[in-house]
Amino acid sequence: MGRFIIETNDLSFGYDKKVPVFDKINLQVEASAIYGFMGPNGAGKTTLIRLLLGLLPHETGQITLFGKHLAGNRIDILSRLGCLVEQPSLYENLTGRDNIRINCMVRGLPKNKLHTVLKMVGLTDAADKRVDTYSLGMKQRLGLAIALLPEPELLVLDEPVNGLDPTGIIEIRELLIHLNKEYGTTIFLSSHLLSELEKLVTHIGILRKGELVFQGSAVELEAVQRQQSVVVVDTSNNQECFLLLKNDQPVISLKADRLIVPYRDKMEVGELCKKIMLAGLNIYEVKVVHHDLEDVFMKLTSN
Ligand SMILES: Nc1ncnc2c1ncn2[C@@H]1O[C@H](COP(=O)(O)OP(=O)(O)OP(=O)(O)O)[C@@H](O)[C@H]1O
Repeated sequence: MGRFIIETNDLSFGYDKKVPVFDKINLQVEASAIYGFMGPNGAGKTTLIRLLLGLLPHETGQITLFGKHLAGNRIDILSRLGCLVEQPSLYENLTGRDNIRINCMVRGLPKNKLHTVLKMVGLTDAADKRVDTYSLGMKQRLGLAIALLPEPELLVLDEPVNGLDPTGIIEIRELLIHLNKEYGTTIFLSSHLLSELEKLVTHIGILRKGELVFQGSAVELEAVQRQQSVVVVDTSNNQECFLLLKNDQPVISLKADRLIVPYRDKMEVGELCKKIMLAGLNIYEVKVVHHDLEDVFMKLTSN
């Protein structure tokens, strides 16, 4: 198997052939990564997850999981992954333990994993309570316990924290980090909110209208974030200052009577101030504005 657990090559798909949901997507998910697949509502996240699980037929491009083409190896591939697409389907009138037992029976898996998966998701104490008394977070954890039964190398989760309160989000986040660290499980999960996953993911793919507008490590996304930081300057004569700096700073702009200069590092801010003062202008305000990852995400996903 190569470097990637999930790989797509020029994958295109449309429910209606005239309206593609994606056009030539090249997804690359490294082994042991926690890959956050993000995009606004309707961007195509669920559709791509359904394609990865072989739940939708694709006509152009290739999907490779564990180094094998999905077409022709679906059963083998699916036996190595656990998935949770939207809400888990649970028998609400039965206990958590019985839900897991039934899943073991239906899928022909040994029942000896029952205690282990309950422990992994922190539901041992609530195992004998009916599922309709569970919180949304507990139901989600039970869904994960079921997904973990075959000891998957890869977990594919569609919006696993959608609708959860902050405590539920933290619980799921900690559980996924634990699974990744302790068992090396590769995790591919989708979300429409970067803020929910920022603290969890090692890699990020951002989808906008069926196009992958960013794919890379969290560190690479932070570099994009840094590139978008600016220095806002107010002086005794901003028009004159604009003309003074224009040659050195071709992308300088004058907005709402403030000068906006791209931020590179603090040394450059010092040089900028020196130049303005040497020209005999007074500096009233210098402010470095950093955008957070959510701003970068909004920028990448907006028109
Ligand atoms: N079964 C379907 N038949 C036709 N069009 C569909 C179907 N399912 C989704 N679509 C369309 O495909 C596009 C992508 O939808 P998809 O559900 O994959 O997006 P998403 O990113 O998962 O959105 P959300 O965050 O709202 O779940 C949307 O325009 C949607 O209307």
